[in-house]
Amino acid sequence: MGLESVCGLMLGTRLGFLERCMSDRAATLAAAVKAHFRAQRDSYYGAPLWKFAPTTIYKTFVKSEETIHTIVSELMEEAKSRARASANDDGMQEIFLKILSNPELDMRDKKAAVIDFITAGIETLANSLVFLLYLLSSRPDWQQKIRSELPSCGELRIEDLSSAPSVKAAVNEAFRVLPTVPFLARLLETSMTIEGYTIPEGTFVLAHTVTACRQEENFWRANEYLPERWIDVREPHAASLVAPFGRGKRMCPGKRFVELELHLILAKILQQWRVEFDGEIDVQFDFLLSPKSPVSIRLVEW
Ligand code: HEM
Repeated sequence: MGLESVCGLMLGTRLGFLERCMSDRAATLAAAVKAHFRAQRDSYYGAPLWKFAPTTIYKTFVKSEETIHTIVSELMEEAKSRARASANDDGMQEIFLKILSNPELDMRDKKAAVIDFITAGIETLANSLVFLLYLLSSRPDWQQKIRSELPSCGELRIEDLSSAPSVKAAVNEAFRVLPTVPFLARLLETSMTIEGYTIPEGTFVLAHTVTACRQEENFWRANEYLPERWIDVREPHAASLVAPFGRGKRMCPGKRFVELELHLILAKILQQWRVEFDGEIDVQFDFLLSPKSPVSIRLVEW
């Protein structure tokens, strides 16, 4: 789903990745993105031998990067031909065209930008939706509340959600408890001192926001999934620690698209079905937080 929607956003068209049988190309791209994130995890956290010799991690990183580059290049070429053949019928294509027509970038940079957008949006979106539905399965009362705020039938539009604050609360709370990006990464441009520890300039720092979000000093009943905290605030409530899309000038450019998409998907699901899941999900750190194995969530008609 992440792949389909992000390609729709970037390339301005549906590519059929949600068909019952995923095409080989979609499966290869999704697998390469996963391998790429894992190789990043192992190169950040393991001994940095790859700096001295082409280790297995390094080779996996290069191979997955090449696969992603080849497939996204093909998709871009196809999208370009389509764009030439027909005037586009919606605004989505603008992003792709804007990047391609920027005279200040050479073709390699343009490709890299589109590739970055597509790879950054695939796993993140899919994991976030799975975590959201999983967490909500433990709160049938909140699902009922969301349903009661929605029109009972008809095609839902984003405007309908202005009178459904519990949708936003459910999503915010899922990002607090189980964000797919559990930290923010920065290379320090200047040295800084925090609580007596000096971190020199040039240090690569990972700020684990998820850890801060799970501390009782920062949130009331910090380890529980309680969407109500976003409607009736109970102290402590350090809302600024919830930064699933990062902060500042490197903040995720997909934020608004993703929020809109998650809010709408959740509302559309709960308009028709309640969400059930047995047991607990196993989460692993693939650089992103991801479900360890495929997750079967049940949608049961109300
Ligand atoms: C639930 C889905 C997503 C989450 C949680 C997420 C989260 C993030 C985070 C935390 C960052 C780093 C921000 C920082 O360091 O301050 C980031 C960067 C980025 N994201 Fe997302 N993202 C998501 C989906 C997307 C989508 C759909 C796209 C593309 C349409 C996208 C494109 C990017 C790009 C290009 C960057 C790099 C920005 C830069 O370095 O300047 N992301 N994202």
